[in-house]
Amino acid sequence: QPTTIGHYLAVRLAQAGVKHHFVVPGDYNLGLLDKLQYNNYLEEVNCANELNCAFAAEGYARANGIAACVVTYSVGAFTAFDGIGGAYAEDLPVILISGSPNTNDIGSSHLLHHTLGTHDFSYQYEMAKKITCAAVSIQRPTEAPRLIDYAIKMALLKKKPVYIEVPTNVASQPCAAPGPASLITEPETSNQEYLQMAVDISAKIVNGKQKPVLLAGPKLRSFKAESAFLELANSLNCSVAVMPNAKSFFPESHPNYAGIYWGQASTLGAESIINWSDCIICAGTTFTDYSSNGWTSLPPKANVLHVDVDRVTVSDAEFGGVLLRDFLHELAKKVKANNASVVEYKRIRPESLEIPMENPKAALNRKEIIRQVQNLVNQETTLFVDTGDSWFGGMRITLPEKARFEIEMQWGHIGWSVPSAFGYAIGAPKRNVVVFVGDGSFQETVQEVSQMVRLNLPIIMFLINNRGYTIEVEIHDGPYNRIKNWDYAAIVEAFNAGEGHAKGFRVGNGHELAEAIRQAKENSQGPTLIECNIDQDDCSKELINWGHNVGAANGKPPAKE
Ligand SMILES: C/C(NCc1cnc(C)nc1N)=C(/S)[C@H](O)COP(=O)(O)OP(=O)(O)O
Ligand SMILES: [Mg+2]
Repeated sequence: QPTTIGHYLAVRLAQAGVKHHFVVPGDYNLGLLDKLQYNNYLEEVNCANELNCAFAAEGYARANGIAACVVTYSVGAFTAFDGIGGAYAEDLPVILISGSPNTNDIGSSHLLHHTLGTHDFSYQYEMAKKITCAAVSIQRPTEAPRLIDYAIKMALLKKKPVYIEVPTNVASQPCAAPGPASLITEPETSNQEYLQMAVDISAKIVNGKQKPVLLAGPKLRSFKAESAFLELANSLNCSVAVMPNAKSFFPESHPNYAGIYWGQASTLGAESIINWSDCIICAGTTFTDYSSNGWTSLPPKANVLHVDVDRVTVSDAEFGGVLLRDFLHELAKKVKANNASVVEYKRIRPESLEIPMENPKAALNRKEIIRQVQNLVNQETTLFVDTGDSWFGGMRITLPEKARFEIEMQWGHIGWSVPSAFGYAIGAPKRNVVVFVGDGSFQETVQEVSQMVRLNLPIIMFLINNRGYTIEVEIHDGPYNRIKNWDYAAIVEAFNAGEGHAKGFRVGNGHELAEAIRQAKENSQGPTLIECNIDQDDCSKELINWGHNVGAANGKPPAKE
């Protein structure tokens, strides 16, 4: 039976796997929100602002594989764009839906609110094209099915955000009924001929090497290649290192796990085994200034076999149309076991340094926080680490089987972790969500703690209060890196407003921290924020080294004219 465009969109979102949509209402999208709500496919989740709305959707996509957020024109979409840029950078398919002016106003003499005060209403759609893999604007209702299907299909195929603009008078227009889900969920397949060629050539090379190893990259998760990577690790039986933004994408409990490869911030001797190898299979890896520790840790090119999301580069050949998970799965069948790197690793693996327990009454320090959080982490834990020394602290947490780790190293937006963890918790209600977030980061997106209160989400946040922007201090210091201190524990209480179950603690030593964690574990009805006060100079040496390397890279003078 005929339906409406809003209902069509709701069905397609549900068919794509969206169960919740994150929203900030505005008069350009209210009719659409009614339609999205008027069905039992989707549950509406309100956010305090559009940046957090987009980041909540990004976090939901980390848990659920796809997400949607709905905002109003310009004043909503513009800040959502910041979170959408992050979703693009992190390969997360977030569907950004924005209301927009009535189609009759386009080309008319009308000037409208929430616009630049001109007659041009196309600027938002033009901007959206730059930060999505597909952008559509439904100016003619009859085009809605085609445009909606195209955008959602692209999000699923490319694992990138898309943009759907819905003028305020379009959502309630009649529309053909949506077709089968397969029209939008058809997965991409590898070119079989090139796949076999790539696998045969690569297997010959790998089997001819003395000491191959594997390096896991951040794209393994979005492109659903973690299990194929594990298959290859098991059949090759070599050492496996992971990039810092691929932590937990290979189980750290696996006997062949060899740590995080991140230059001097590497763990467990990973850098030594990568440098020792004569064949590094880089699966879904990207090397940026941040993830290569300021260009100081790049695997020797001559030894690299690079497997990207849809192509394989090996010696001087490039095989396009070969999907990451297919290649890894097929290669696993063709390689011979070669545990030379495992034998070598046993020789070079550094002693795992147990962090000694601090005197419980001594002033709290970074290491004691890591030691106690280590004891909190279990198989159901997902640990979020925000941009800051939290990255380096989080890298030192050893993850038990099935524990997950979430980082935003490509976009690197401070404050991302609070709304992203909120959205993730909606998408993965059975996970124990734990957040490491710095004081500076927390100040960017604190509002979404109130939504955690509203939805009774037992997220535990360790707020590392070192009185300022310590990463920036190490990259390049100045008065601008000092920030106004807040009473963080009190803010969280304020979000309760007499009815919530949030708890806030300010801790200054190991004893107080242990007590706060004990209470946090008991608080199943709401978020718990533990403000950990540490000395502003108490940061990891890895951060200091990393900060100097990145600072040097930033400061490189322009090439000679
Ligand atoms: C200001 C900035 N980066 C610049 C920046 C500025 N604005 C946005 C949105 N994202 C960014 N990364 C960064 S890393 C601060 O040191 C973060 O401070 P905090 O959260 O307190 O963590 P640390 O103290 O451990 O560094
Ligand atoms: Mg700080």
